Amino acid sequence: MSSTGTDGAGLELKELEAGYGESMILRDISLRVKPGQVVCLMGRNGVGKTTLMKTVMGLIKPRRGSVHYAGRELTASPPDRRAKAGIGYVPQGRDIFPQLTVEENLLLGLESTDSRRRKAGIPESVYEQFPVLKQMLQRKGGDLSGGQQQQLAIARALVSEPKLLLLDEPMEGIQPSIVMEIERVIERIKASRSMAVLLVEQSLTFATSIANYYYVLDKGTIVAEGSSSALSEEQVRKHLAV
Ligand SMILES: Nc1ncnc2c1ncn2[C@@H]1O[C@H](COP(=O)(O)OP(=O)(O)OP(=O)(O)O)[C@@H](O)[C@H]1O
Repeated sequence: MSSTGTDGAGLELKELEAGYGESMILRDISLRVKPGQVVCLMGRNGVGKTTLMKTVMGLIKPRRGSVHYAGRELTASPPDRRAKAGIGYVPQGRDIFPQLTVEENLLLGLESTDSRRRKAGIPESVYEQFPVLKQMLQRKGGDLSGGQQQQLAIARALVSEPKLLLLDEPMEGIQPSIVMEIERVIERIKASRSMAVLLVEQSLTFATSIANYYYVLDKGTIVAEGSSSALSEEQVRKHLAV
């Protein structure tokens, strides 16, 4: 199997199958995210994008196939081990704690890290990315606007300084000015070359302007992939239009 072996860098999924109970959702998924790359996962509603993100994070156990990250096999590893290996996850739907303050929400991002990082506290770089949060540290998460909650959810994942960030539809349901702010954050992450990003995003503009590479999912399998600059309107019509 040396021809399908991992080269030790980035994320590599091989022939992954996963689902819920009896229902198989993902079939034969092979995908890579190289260090420093922004990779966009596209597809219509319900095709399995969130299921794929959860499988990468270890929230769903695959029935077949493998997950490697940074040269280590993580297929059977629980989510906390994956977090320690450098994978950060921002689930769909701004999953913050509304009753906790912004600062308490951010501190939760340190829970899955080692003691050295916990002692160091919230890195200043997080506030540089999201200055609005610094002004709101004592506010309850639930009192923030939708866009601010999304920024908090991303900031919480960045607190542990992951090397791979999984973002599930971060632009969904937020106003255009905040969409631009989140796009700028992803652009800065890309420019820093210190972190890779795998994100679920439907916007063709985003996929072609920021992402390096795209995958299109349909009914649980990858039906198209390529360099983002080559993503055409025709492919979008074929695979993504409702
Ligand atoms: N917890 C669950 N138990 C059983 N089936 C589920 C569960 N979560 C999702 N599914 C099913 O798995 C399939 C894929 O769902 P998934 O959320 O991964 O799709 P998606 O591409 O992320 O869609 P969306 O863009 O709407 O979030 C759907 O048919 C969905 O009904």
